[in-house]
Amino acid sequence: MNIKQYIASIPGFPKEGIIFRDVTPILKNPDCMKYVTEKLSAFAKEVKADLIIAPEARGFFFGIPVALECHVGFAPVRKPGKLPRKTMSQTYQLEYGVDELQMHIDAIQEGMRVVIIDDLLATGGTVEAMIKMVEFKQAIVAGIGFVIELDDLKGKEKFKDIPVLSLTHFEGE
Ligand SMILES: O=P(O)(O)OC[C@H]1O[C@H](OP(=O)(O)OP(=O)(O)O)[C@H](O)[C@@H]1O
Ligand SMILES: Nc1ncnc2[nH]cnc12
Repeated sequence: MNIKQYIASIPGFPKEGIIFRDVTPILKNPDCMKYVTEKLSAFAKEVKADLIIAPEARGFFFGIPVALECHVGFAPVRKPGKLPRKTMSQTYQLEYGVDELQMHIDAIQEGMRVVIIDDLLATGGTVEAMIKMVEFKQAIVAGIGFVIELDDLKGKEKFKDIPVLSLTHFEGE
């Protein structure tokens, strides 16, 4: 399956100079969604995941079906102030300024093999923050799976020693 035909490219969104890669056409097509879920799940099974984590909002689209398919748990990674119980936090660099992600402190147990799933890898800042939270809990990032990787931004260089699967690649932002 050529999943690129199910990714819409929108120049100038959300600002000038960005080509936004929109995965909502994948969600609309059950065959493509099944294909993406199976590919990412096969990878997560291969690296022996026992927990899937994904960041809001677009990471949830793919992280939850992958966790179901692998028959392992799922834990959400959220923007600050959204999770009701005790959390851990990690700040990360944006193009301009910083942002923060949070997880419930008890979402990850020591020694777990955690797989991170997200729709898209750009600079890698989001994933880097998630890696820090996994490692804070003395768990292992067993692998990282993306639907899309933006090659020119070289985000993958931020996590050289971890197995990465990207189902499709784009050049240019
Ligand atoms: O590799 P990075 O440079 O960190 O960028 C990638 C992240 O950016 C997007 O999420 P965004 O923060 O826009 O949130 P959203 O999913 O709620 O739209 C995307 O879904 C990734 O999570
Ligand atoms: N070009 C892009 N398209 C969609 N989401 C993004 N997140 C960061 N860069 C993006």
